Amino acid sequence: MASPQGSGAPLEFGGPLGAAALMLLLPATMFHLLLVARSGPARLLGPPPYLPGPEVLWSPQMLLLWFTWLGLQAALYLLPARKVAEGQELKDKSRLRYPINGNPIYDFFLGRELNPRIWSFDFKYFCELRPGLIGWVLINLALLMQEAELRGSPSLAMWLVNGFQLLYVGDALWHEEAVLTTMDITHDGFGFMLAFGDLAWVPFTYSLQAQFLLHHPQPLGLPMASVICLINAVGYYIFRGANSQKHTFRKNPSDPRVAGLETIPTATGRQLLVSGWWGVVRHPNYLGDLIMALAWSLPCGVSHLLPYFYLLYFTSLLVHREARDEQQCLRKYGLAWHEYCRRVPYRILPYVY
Ligand SMILES: NC(=O)C1=CN([C@@H]2O[C@H](COP(=O)(O)OP(=O)(O)OC[C@H]3O[C@@H](n4cnc5c(N)ncnc54)[C@H](OP(=O)(O)O)[C@@H]3O)[C@@H](O)[C@H]2O)C=CC1
Ligand SMILES: CC(C)CCC[C@@H](C)[C@H]1CC=C2C3=C(CC[C@@]21C)[C@@]1(C)CC[C@H](O)C[C@@H]1CC3
Repeated sequence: MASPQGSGAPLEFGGPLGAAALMLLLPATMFHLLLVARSGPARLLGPPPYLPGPEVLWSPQMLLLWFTWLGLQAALYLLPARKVAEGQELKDKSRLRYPINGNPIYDFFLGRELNPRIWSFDFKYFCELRPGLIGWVLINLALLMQEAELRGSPSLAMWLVNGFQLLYVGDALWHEEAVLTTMDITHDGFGFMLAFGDLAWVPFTYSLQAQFLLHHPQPLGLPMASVICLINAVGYYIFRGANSQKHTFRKNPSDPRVAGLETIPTATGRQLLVSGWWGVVRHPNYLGDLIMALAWSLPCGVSHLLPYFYLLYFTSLLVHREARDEQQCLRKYGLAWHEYCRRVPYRILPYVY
């Protein structure tokens, strides 16, 4: 196990100050969103309607349920009947480094250990996909059933939100191996950001649209629903096409599906795709993901900003993530990366950004 960053690496997320602010802001934001989603006015920017007392926040049954959920997921994760995939070569291939006197707040936020494991149980990989993502889908389903109980049947808007997000989570689980090449696994430590992000932020704020719809039913006609389905399909097509193209290329550059694509050689021996999806913008998968995020909010209508929170948060997350990835690629590929940026000047949205 190694520290995710060497002691001389530049600090990210605004260093310890930024990390401390995020650790206060993120849980507060999550509670705020949950409280306003069930209030009448549902104002994203207004104050929460009430502050629940500790008796509402603390329940031994809930804690038990939470640990049972984690335990169940851990048991399934440990089942022997699973595919064993080889991960990317990590930064720690050479020597283990343990910076003493690190920055405690920053380290707590980003995590000191890159891949904490007990035997073959990898905490980060386990948390990244299973409890939070599947939990998100289950919360959505529970909200759909509650709506059916409340109003006789689930609304069309609720069906769409459930369907779209189920597709997204199903896709992530189906392409589970692809998570091994994400910066979360190869670069970031397992600290507050990923533990809180995976286990709390994803299930509770990613299900915000369904929570909103339960308390604020929205009329949605078939023509509008069809347009929204089309937007989600376009987003998914770009997201999956771009991710699969890169994955296939990284696994086997002479695979017939990618062999005809134009590439730039790099000093590391690896190549960069410069045509196909990766020749349109430098992060076509983010573009597809953002288009889907829009489609998840549209069924909630345009009367409130709250259901668009995910789109706003996700845009800033991906812009920041893209900048971090850019720095890492520049360090890895040097001049070849400059050449790629020259050939493909836009990052996420063609002709805009
Ligand atoms: N819903 C959510 O909350 C989130 C979703 N996501 C989604 O997860 C997916 C994975 O995203 P993420 O981990 O950020 O990174 P990416 O899958 O975009 O991978 C970035 C890496 O791809 C490689 N690469 C970049 N350009 C090229 C090129 N032209 N040719 C070949 N390889 C290239 C580089 O690594 P190398 O060269 O070493 O292979 C680079 O570091 C995305 O679809 C994203 O939208 C991400 C974050 C949050
Ligand atoms: C709490 C903070 C504001 C940020 C936390 C970020 C995490 C929630 C995300 C960091 C990268 C993620 C990825 C996914 C889910 C969200 C987190 C954990 C996916 C698993 C979503 C499905 C995609 O197909 C793959 C994604 C990889 C990155």
